[in-house]
Formats: sequence, C-alpha cells, structure tokens
Amino acid sequence: MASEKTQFHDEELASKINELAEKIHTQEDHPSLLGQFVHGFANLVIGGGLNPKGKDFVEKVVQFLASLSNESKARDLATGFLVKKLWFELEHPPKTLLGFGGPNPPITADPDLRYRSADGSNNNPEHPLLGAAGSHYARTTEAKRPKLPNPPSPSDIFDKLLLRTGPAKTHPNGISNMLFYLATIIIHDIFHTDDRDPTRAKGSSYLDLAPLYGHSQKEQDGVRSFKDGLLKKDAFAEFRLIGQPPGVCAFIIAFNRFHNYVVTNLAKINEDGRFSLPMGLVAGSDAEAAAIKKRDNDLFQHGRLITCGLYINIILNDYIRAILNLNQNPNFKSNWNLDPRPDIAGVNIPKATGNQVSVEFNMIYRWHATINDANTEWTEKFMKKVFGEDYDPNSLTVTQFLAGARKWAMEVVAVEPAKREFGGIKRQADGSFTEADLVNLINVATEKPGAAFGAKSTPLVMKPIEMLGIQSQRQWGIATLNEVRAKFNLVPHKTFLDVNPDPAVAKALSELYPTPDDIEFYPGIQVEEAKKPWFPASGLCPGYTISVAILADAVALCRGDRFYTTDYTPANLTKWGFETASSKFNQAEGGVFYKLLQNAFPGWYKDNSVWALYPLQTPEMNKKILTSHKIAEKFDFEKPSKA
Ligand code: HEM
Repeated sequence: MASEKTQFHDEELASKINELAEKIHTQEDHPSLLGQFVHGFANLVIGGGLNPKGKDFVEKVVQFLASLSNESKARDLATGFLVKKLWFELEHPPKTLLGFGGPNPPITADPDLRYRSADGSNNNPEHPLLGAAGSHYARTTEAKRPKLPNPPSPSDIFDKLLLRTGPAKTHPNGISNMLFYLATIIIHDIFHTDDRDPTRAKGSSYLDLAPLYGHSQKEQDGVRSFKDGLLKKDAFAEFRLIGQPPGVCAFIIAFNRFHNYVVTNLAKINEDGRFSLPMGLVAGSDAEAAAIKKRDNDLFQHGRLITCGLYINIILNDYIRAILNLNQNPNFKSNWNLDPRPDIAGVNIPKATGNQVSVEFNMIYRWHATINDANTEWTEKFMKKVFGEDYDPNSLTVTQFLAGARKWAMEVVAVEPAKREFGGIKRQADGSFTEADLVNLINVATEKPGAAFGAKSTPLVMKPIEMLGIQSQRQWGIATLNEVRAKFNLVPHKTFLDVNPDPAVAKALSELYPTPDDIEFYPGIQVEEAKKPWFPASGLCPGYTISVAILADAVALCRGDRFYTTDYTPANLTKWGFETASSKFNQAEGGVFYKLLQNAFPGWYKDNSVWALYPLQTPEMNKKILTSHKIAEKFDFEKPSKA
C-alpha cells in the first residue's frame, strides 16, 4: 500500500495519485479501476492532468512507484508510462546532427550480427552507422535564442561561478568515489570528442565497455590475447583512464578479470557444444588454424556480451538505484527500479532503435565538482607531471592545456595496453598486478565519499578543463540553460535566484549574464541549486536539470541498444552467461556489483560484505541505512581482506 512516509511536496499531485493508488490497492484486480488508474497516471506523467512541469515531478513519481507493493499490476503499467515519457523526451534516432558532412566512418561490423562490432556500427542494421565510432554528435535542443555578442570570458565564469574555495563539501548522501568512478567509465565509454573535428565522437554511442574493449577494431585487437577468447592480463584499451585517479584503472581491470573468468567458464561448460572444434580437423592444417581462430573469436564475443550484460545490470541495478536512493526507501522490500528494458503490455515503447549521443549530454555528464580533496590532490600531482612543477592552473591557457594533453597522450599510447602502469603499482612477471594492489585501490574508492555537486564547487586544478568545456559548448552552439530545461519539461528560470537561491551565486550570475534566459547551458547546469537527498528518489543530488536529464539518457542508452533488448537472450549469451550477468532482488536488492568484485578477486569479499554488495555508498553510510532498516547485524562492514 502507498507508504504513509511518501514525501510528496506537491499536495495536489500527492492527493491525486494517492487517491488513485488507494483504489487500486483495495480492488486492484478490478479491471475498470486498473484502467482508471493507468489512464490517470498516463495523464499525469505524459502530460495533461496535473502540471508535469512542476519542480521535482519525476522524483514524486519515483517516490510513488517505490511505495507500491511488488505485486501491483498498476505499478508495472505506471512504470511503463514513466519509461515512455523519458524515452520520448529524446528523439530516436535523433534528427539533428552536428557537423557539415565529411566522410562517414567505415563499417567494420562483424558479419555475424549476434556480436557487437568493435566500433559500435550495425547496432541497428537498418541504420548501420548510427552511433558508430567517429559519427557526428546529435543535438537534442534547438538553439533558437540569439547568443550574446560578447559573452563573459570562460576564465571569469570559472572564477565567479565554479571555483571551489576551501575544502570540498562532502557528498550529502554518502555517495562513494566508486559511483563517480563508474560514471567516469561510462563517460569514457560514450564520450571522446575528436579534437581534430569536435563535432564527432571518437567512440560509439553505446554502453559497450569501450574503456576495456576499445573504440575500434585496432584498439580491441590491442587488448586481446587471441587465445581462448581471453584478454591480455590486466589490459584495458582506454589510455585516457591513466589520467584519472588510479581506482578507475583498478575498476576497469576488474571487468578484464571478469571477462577472463567468463570465457574460461564458457569454454569449460561448452553449452550445446557451441565452442567445440569441428571433428576431423587435420593437425597443423589451415582448416584447423581457421577453426581455432573462430573458436577464440566466438568465446571472446560471447565473453564481451556477457561482461557488457553485467555492466548494464550494474548500471541499472546498482548505479540507478543509488542515484534514485532506492536503498533508502522506507518501503525497503519494494523491488521497484527504473529498468527501461522490459516490454509492458499496453504501453507501446520502441526499442533497439540505435542511439547517438548528444553534445548536451556530453555537458550534463561533466561532474568535476564531485572530485573530493584526495582526488584533487592526485590531479594536482598529475598536472604537475605533465605541465611542470611550477605550472599555474590559474594562468594555463586552453591552448597550452591541449598541447600538453596531446603530448602526454602520445607518450601513453606508445606503451602497449598490457604494459601500462598507474598509481605507483607494478606489474608482475606475468603482466598482472597483484590482487592486493588492485583491491586496495578499490577499497580506497569505496571508503571515501565524493564531493557534493553545486556552484562554486570545482577545484582550481580543473580550471583549464572547465574553460575548455565552456569553449566547446560555444563551438557546438548549444541552446541556453532555459531552452534545454524547456525541452525536458522543466520550468524555465525566471530570476537568477530561481537558478540558485544563494544570493552570492545569483549575484555572480547577474554580473555575467543580462537575463536568466541568457545563461549558457554550461556552466548553467553546474550552478543550479543541487538537489537534497530524498528517501527515496534523490540520491545523487546533482543540479535539477542534470537530475532529470540523466534519466532520459539512461533510458535511451539501454532501451535503444539492440544488444540490451531484442538480442539480450540466453540463446545469444548462453544460459550460463545470461544467469551470470543477471540480477535477483533477493541478493543486494537486485544489485550485481558483488558479482564483478567476487569473480574478479576471488576470496576477498565475504558474501555479506557491504563493500561488495553496496559499494556505491560508503560503508559508513551503508551502516546507517541498514541500521535504519533494522538489518545491520546481517552484514559485514570490515574492509575486505584475503584469508
Ligand atoms: C579527478 C578526476 C577527473 C579528472 C582528472 C578529469 C579530467 C578531465 C579532462 C583532462 C578532460 C578534458 C579532455 C579533453 O577534452 O581533452 C575531461 C573531460 C570530461 N570529463 Fe573529466 N575528469 C575527472 C572526473 C570526471 C568525472 C567524475 C566525470 C563525470 C562522471 C567527468 C566527465 C567528463 C566529461 C563528460 C568530459 C568530456 C569528454 C569529451 O568530450 O571527450 N570527469 N575530464
């Protein structure tokens, strides 16, 4: 039944949906009431009914759904309508792309459509280039408002609106660095702006674990051992991760180890004999060599599908759960989650359309405010290595930054992926790192909270990178903050205080922009008031526009991907593989992060360790949450170690 603790901040909306819910809970199976409820809910969510432009609208809907019983049919239908709303907030496929033509990327798709191509092409075979590496960014919002003739300088914007002074504010909901490292893997998966043609993304627009497997066939070949489907020991393709805190690299290596665990088991189990060599091959013959090569590829590709399956399930069942604060749902037994993949009878939502990431989302995902003090210090040391001990972040220009970044990139790329090192840890003779070193880096990331989102929260060391961000949004001609808000059904800001009620921030905005309608998208999304935690519905606590837009993006990335919808089947992944990547509510409330950690680092994580079950919030925060649910004694809070 609708929880009494449901925290609707909008009385009208609250009474309307609670009234509908009550009817459903008392006579749920009554078809006309169910129809009435769904009709009412569809009106609420998709438009009409109550004002969908209200602040916190999505959060209220999430709170409501998470308060319903697991058996509620109405809940499934209503979730379908929410997914539909989020799906149709974006175009599929997008109509507007950046750039002025130029050669299209070549199609390197494996002719076997069961497998992901290395560069993301052929995800939708009807639009084979949609979202392939090298394609043009999409634009979600028409930029109709003329731009200011003399916009404020990026340096001024940074100093007045973004610069953090003093220590970082701790994240208000105990979100651990691990969540921000997962976000870092996600953004390196889908965003790699081509510096020679910034209208293009060098990676694909699919969540295909490119930081591990690469954005192209060449990069993929660089991490494969070409034996039994295995990846080279502790190798990962994305060189840019070496420029991130070392825990990010340890995390992507966990996926490498999971892949190797998967292919080893696939070969052993050899379900339906699908990895057997044909009978009667002559030893040393070309036919035998070709069959061995095919088997390696079949194992590798299955391993990739399954490892990506775990990745998407981590995103939906751990990451989105933490973002929506579902572990802090008073109705803790609710298994509601925002999973956009299922088909719900009566709610027609397209799927497997393909995807193309947009410039707006490239901006929305720049979460540099969340870099905590320890990672700020790490970044300062890193920048000194690249730009010299005496470099000054205040005066380093964007041009100097780009030149230094290119030089650094060339040096890193020159080293083979399986030989790259990071964070002061060393590879052993067989090329692998020690488990202890990797687990330690992951522990450090899990233990410490990230910093809070918000205005005046970005460390100085990021100044040139933020100035580059501001320059990029101008080059891309992105619509204003208010234009993008209107696109996502959010009320445009009428005053500077609407953007951020802190008078100092509002004043700084008014000194930079003539009217709220002129505020640029970036930095606008960074300065908006950050959300507070809600229990459930708001866990990540970014600015308002970011919080709404990322849900639409998550829906697009999951539901638009053929390999996560129509082709995500036990037939394609094998029964064992499908099960290995899958989520069950009775373990970690559906979270599957523990599967990654326990299989990558066997023996380190106890079955009831919060470090494995809920690593996206700190162990300290988990203790609070589990104590509030009166089940803390069932869990182990000790730092993982190997007996
Ligand atoms: C200490 C942590 C971090 C460091 C040192 C860092 C560094 C950088 C650098 C150097 C760039 C500019 C790349 C270029 O255009 O040449 C960049 C871009 C970017 N960063 Fe971060 N970052 C950090 C954390 C994060 C986090 C937590 C997120 C969000 C999850 C994020 C999201 C982005 C995005 C979306 C871009 C644009 C990428 C592109 O267009 O190619 N970063 N970051």
